[in-house]
Amino acid sequence: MKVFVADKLPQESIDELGTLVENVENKPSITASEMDSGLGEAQVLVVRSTIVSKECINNSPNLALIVRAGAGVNTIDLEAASNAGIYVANCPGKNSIAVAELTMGLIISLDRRLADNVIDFRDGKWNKATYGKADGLFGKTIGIVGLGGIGREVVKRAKAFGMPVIAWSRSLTPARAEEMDIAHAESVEQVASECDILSVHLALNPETEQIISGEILSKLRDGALFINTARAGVVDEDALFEEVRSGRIRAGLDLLSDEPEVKQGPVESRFQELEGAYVSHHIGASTRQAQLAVASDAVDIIRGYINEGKVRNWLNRCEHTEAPWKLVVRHYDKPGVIANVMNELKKADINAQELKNVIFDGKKTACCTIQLDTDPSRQVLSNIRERRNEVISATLIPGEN
Ligand SMILES: NC(=O)c1ccc[n+]([C@@H]2O[C@H](COP(=O)([O-])OP(=O)(O)OC[C@H]3O[C@@H](n4cnc5c(N)ncnc54)[C@H](O)[C@@H]3O)[C@@H](O)[C@H]2O)c1
Ligand SMILES: O=C(O)[C@H](O)COP(=O)(O)O
Repeated sequence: MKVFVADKLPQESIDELGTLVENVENKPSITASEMDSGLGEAQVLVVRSTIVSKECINNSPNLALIVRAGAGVNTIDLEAASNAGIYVANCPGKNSIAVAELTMGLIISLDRRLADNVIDFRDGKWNKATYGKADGLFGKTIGIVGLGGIGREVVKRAKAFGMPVIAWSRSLTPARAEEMDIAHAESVEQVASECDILSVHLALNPETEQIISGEILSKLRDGALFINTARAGVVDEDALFEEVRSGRIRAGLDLLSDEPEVKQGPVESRFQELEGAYVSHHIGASTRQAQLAVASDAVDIIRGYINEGKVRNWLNRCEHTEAPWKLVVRHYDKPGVIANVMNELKKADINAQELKNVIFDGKKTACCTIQLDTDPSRQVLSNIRERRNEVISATLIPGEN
């Protein structure tokens, strides 16, 4: 088996991969366009932020698994992967602390204008007069949008700073908020209206794109801070630019829509002109601790795939099939029984969407649940039930949809 590594991983993890498979191709500096022509023999691809395009997927006939050594998968064409039957998995939670640390770092830096302090010092300027006017963070309300792994780590750190928390997350209930000792908001708008610092921690997908709209930003108080360590696409960047340019709010951003693809090189951005924007170089996950944790999780996912044929954190699995019917067949556990049931369904042109076979103790009998897109006729059911030396029972139940 060949594993292709298309981003920088710690050497320890590359070595560990080498103990699992015969061939590891380590190309940490490869670009997305270089990958478009395909990955040859590789069955497994490990990436960080390098874009995995539809072209790359369609030109890689041997690819079976893509592991995102990190959290966000918006850089991978999930639809193309699903259409090609390629598993996509990620490593959530392994870099949450690192991103939460950067979030707090950006907040403190903005409050004390640390970056400008340093720039002036290096420039031979001493300016306690200007930089000695910070507001302070104690008692300031932080608003958090998205209480996934990172959002929750930010809550812990904000509390340690004496900052009350108000949060919105799609599954946050008032009861859960009370348990977490934070205020529950009904909407993103409510968070923005009631906080001094707004920090967003959502995955980017079609539903969250520009969820921090111009209108949401306009709800922020004068002098508020906006922090984005999630993805550039979750905020209306034009509106953000205008709000920061006007001086009404300031922003700490780890991501920009036009950030360079390469890890080192020139950068040009309209945000460079803004005193109120502190931009870090998409380094949220880039601590050694986080990188080791993420890479070791990625290797573990590959190990599980090789040894057990199972993909942990499989993301592009259809959670709810639209199959309206379930056929539950209890049967004797011998060769050909399921094939014969499937053959009856095939003859009636009925498509099976998912199939699960579980064996009883003693390994003589089993139960097979098949999700169907159409309900089988009485005749089809009777054909299945008639195979008495194979089938114990066949029950049709309506699915959940
Ligand atoms: N700056 C960095 O280097 C860096 C590092 C890690 C993660 N990230 C970004 O941060 C994001 C969050 O990371 P995490 O580890 O907390 O992930 P997570 O999966 O634990 O949390 C994701 C959050 O997004 C919410 N969400 C997802 N889809 C949604 C939808 N359609 N509507 C409403 N809410 C939705 C979830 O409910 C959850 O609160 C990642 O997806 C990634 O884009 C950035
Ligand atoms: O989603 C993530 O995990 C981060 O954006 C990290 O990206 P990176 O692995 O390219 O640093």
